[in-house]
Amino acid sequence: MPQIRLALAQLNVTVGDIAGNADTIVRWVRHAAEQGAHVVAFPEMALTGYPVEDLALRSSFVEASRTAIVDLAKRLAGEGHGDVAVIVGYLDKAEGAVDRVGRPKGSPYDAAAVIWGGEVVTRSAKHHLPNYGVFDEFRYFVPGETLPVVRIHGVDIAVAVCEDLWQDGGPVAAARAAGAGLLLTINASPYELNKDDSRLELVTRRAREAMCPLAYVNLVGGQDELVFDGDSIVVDEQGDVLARAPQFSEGLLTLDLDLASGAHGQDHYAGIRIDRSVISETPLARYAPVPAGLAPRLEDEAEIYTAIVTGLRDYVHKNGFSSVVIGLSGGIDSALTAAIACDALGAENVNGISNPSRYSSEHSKDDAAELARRTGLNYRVIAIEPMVSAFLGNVELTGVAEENLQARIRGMLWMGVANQENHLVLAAGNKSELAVGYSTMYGDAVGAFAPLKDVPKTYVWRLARWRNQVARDMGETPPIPESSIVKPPSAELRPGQLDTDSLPPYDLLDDILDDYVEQDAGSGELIAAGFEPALVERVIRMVDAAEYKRRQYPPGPKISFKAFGRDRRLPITNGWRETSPAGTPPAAQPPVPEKVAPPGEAPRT
Ligand SMILES: Nc1ncnc2c1ncn2[C@@H]1O[C@H](COP(=O)(O)OP(=O)(O)OC[C@H]2O[C@@H]([n+]3cccc(C(=O)O)c3)[C@H](O)[C@@H]2O)[C@@H](O)[C@H]1O
Ligand SMILES: Nc1ncnc2c1ncn2[C@@H]1O[C@H](COP(=O)(O)OP(=O)(O)OP(=O)(O)O)[C@@H](O)[C@H]1O
Ligand SMILES: NC(=O)CC[C@H](N)C(=O)O
Repeated sequence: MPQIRLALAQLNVTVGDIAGNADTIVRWVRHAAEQGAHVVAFPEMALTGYPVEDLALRSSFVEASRTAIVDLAKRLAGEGHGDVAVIVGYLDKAEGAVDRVGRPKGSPYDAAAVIWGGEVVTRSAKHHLPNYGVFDEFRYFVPGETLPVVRIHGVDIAVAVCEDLWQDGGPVAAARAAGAGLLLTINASPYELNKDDSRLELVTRRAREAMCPLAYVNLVGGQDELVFDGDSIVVDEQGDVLARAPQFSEGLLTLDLDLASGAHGQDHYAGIRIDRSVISETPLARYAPVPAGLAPRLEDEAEIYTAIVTGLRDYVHKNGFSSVVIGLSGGIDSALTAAIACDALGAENVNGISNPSRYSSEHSKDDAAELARRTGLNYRVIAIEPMVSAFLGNVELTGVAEENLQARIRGMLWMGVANQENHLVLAAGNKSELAVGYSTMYGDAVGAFAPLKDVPKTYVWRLARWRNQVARDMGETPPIPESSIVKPPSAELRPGQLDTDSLPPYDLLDDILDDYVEQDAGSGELIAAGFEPALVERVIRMVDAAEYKRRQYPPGPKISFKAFGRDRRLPITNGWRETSPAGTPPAAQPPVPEKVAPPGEAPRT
């Protein structure tokens, strides 16, 4: 059987930075060539970054990507790597009349190029376009209709792109019909909890269907609300794992494969044309294989924590910043956010500000200072009382408006410091609070990035305990003071305030939210699941009424199946009331605004 040394380049690129990404690709090809790789594969859209969103609709960007792939081929050959076959994802456009979804010629392609000998040997495009969850690919791309099969050192390698694996039929079945010796898939598959398990199950099943080994290479790194976890895998034709890359870190997964010799199979399969090309017919002389790596899996808490650290670090760095500001209340949310920020950016780049008010307890101030001491972050105290008094001396605010004023003055202070000292502000809110609108607009909801945005409150405690345990296991000081973990949560906006004055206990709240938000269950289903009808109604009312706050909340990393943001899109102005057990809306209509007469006109009666 012919042998091939394959390197999967699990790399972190930046959306839009085509020149920088091309440099990164060249660096990794050099590295792979040093390891003796014959084939190097890069993830989906490695040249442009993923997802490029509406950049795909800009012809200047599409053309830049098309030019860059040709330049990359020349540059690699110029550096002496023309004999390495390089597979790269990039953005291209449809040339022919492929327009089966009714879009004009020249529409964008989520493309794959095979580069060799200074040339782009073959180009193809993703066949199945995901259009659910965070994906909007029908907005951007037209589907590809070919499956490239390239003969390299006597082996037929078929190339497919990400979603091509997730949907039945199409490229996987076509690879089998074509008699491919290896199915190589290039991916940009964002992280969510348990995705690694579904991915493994998927590649196992698809390798068996394709009847050949399958290699899967994925991006790593953060891009706005998405985090890519890598987890590149190679399985044999039975689906048994041969090699697996570590989660969340850049690197090459290099291994030697014994693959079936190229044989002529079908040239068409179910509307997909098999596009064959030959780089080299002759198998390589046999050589001693290198051992393949099998990285251990992270436990759930480690996975989520690392995803958030990665998402935060890349958001800050890729946007040209190096440091952040966080309001430290002594509570668990800001403490965990600060610990994450220290791990992501280094404590020297984290600025914690304690803003005590007249209602702040001694333990809040002590716990904030203790957190700073343990982590080594930069700490300062700015009391807000003089500003609150000055404000109230000029505008009369009472009740919740007065309470929220404290949060708003804090938010303004953090933004002021960030603006002055060139930091980004981190919002410390978690998914449970965001769900029910338990935060102050333009107060604690200000910020550039919200690391805990997709973490339910019950999981905030779990992550905090887990992070402290990791420190203990390593003989280090746990970053989060124990009292921040065990104290009852309070916004401290009025004397003795507790979150449970306004909200159900968090374990109960998170259970309901899991059904309502993640599973899209209606009130009837929630009540049938055993939740008390009045509580279901109350929680649903809070969640629905807070849509406007979520739309204005900073971005944060997706770690769950359904994160707020692109994953869950609901109208803000919304007359649907999900309150009756049967799931039918009650007769009551949304409030009709009072008629206001235009200036100068008497009200009509
Ligand atoms: N559909 C809509 N579209 C756009 N804006 C809309 C709106 N509906 C109301 N609004 C505006 O929003 C205002 C209400 O929002 P906002 O001013 O934020 O205030 P609000 O939601 O009334 O109060 C904030 C709540 O969050 C709690 N809190 C605050 C701070 C921290 C924490 C914590 O524990 O972390 C909790 C606080 O105790 C209070 O219960 C309305 O007065 C109105 O101006
Ligand atoms: N005294 C304070 N000094 C600085 N920041 C504060 C202070 N109080 C609140 N904050 C900020 O506002 C956010 C909202 O916190 P709040 O205490 O109102 O409720 P919380 O959701 O329980 O958060 P935490 O667990 O961090 O206390 C905090 O995470 C923190 O960033
Ligand atoms: N880029 C893609 O096509 C990703 C879609 C795929 N279902 C995934 O999440 O991995």
